[in-house]
Amino acid sequence: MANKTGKQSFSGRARETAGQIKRVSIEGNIAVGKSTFARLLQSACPDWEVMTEPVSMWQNIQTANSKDSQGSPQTTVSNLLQMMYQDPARWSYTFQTYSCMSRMRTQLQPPPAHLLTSVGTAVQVYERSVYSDRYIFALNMFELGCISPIEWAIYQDWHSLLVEEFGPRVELEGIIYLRAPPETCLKRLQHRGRAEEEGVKLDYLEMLHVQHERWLVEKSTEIHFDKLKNIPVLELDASAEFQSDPVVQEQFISKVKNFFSSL
Ligand SMILES: Nc1ncnc2c1ncn2[C@@H]1O[C@H](COP(=O)(O)OP(=O)(O)OP(=O)(O)O)[C@@H](O)[C@H]1O
Ligand SMILES: Nc1nc(=O)c2ncn([C@H]3C[C@H](O)[C@@H](CO)O3)c2[nH]1
Repeated sequence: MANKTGKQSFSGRARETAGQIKRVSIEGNIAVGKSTFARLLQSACPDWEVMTEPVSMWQNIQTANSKDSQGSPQTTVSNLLQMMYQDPARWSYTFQTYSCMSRMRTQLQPPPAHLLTSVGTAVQVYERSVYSDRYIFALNMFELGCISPIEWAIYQDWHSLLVEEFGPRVELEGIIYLRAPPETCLKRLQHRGRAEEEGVKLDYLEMLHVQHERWLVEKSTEIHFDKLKNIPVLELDASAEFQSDPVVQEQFISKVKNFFSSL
């Protein structure tokens, strides 16, 4: 599993532009098990390449803000994820600009060389996407009042511009929705114990759950990109023990294989 840049041969580029490499995102609530599921997919098939969510980038932003007594620049490391959780009204818009930019970068990376020559269904799998950035998190922060109406208007304006300009390069062919009750996600979140998430409460996970349901199940979220409106969604019951139960793992992999073949 990697976040890496691959070199392309001419035939690789041809294969990519011919749409033979499918692109799918894994979506779901915080701590539902996306990274765990992504590792499972990565180990299940060499034709699938998983790109992880760039959380460590959000936790380690280098800023050069002053000079020491010798005149050398002093760098500080800022944790934007922590800042966003501690003061969402101040930092949510900044967070969404950076999270969306980093997701855009991930989705724009060319496929690794080995996918270009694979004989099976080659798939690039992303942990979340530029679409959940907007239709789950940024929208939720706007509805919570942590992103102001003007920030929301600006976010949507540049988001639409970038997605339209990059066009097919950031499109997806499918979405896997890992679905579990918010209570299950809270238990997993607490068990994982990521320091920045200490203050996350059930009501926040409930709101994010509702956003996922509106977008991926009820389809009542207003979507601004034609291809995304009709995108196939594979829903998996993530309350099942897929982390360690080989039977559940096999069932999941089989459903995913069928889904990928259908795209
Ligand atoms: N099916 C499962 N059953 C029980 N525990 C699980 C399951 N899947 C994941 N976990 C545990 O739940 C915690 C969160 O899992 P993971 O980090 O994969 O979630 P995530 O969806 O990637 O989180 P985030 O939204 O923060 O990116 C971890 O401690 C993991 O071991
Ligand atoms: N506000 C906000 N906007 C996003 O686009 C976003 N994407 C992920 N996250 C939070 C969830 C996990 O704590 C942690 C890792 O997924 O980061 C986000 N938070």
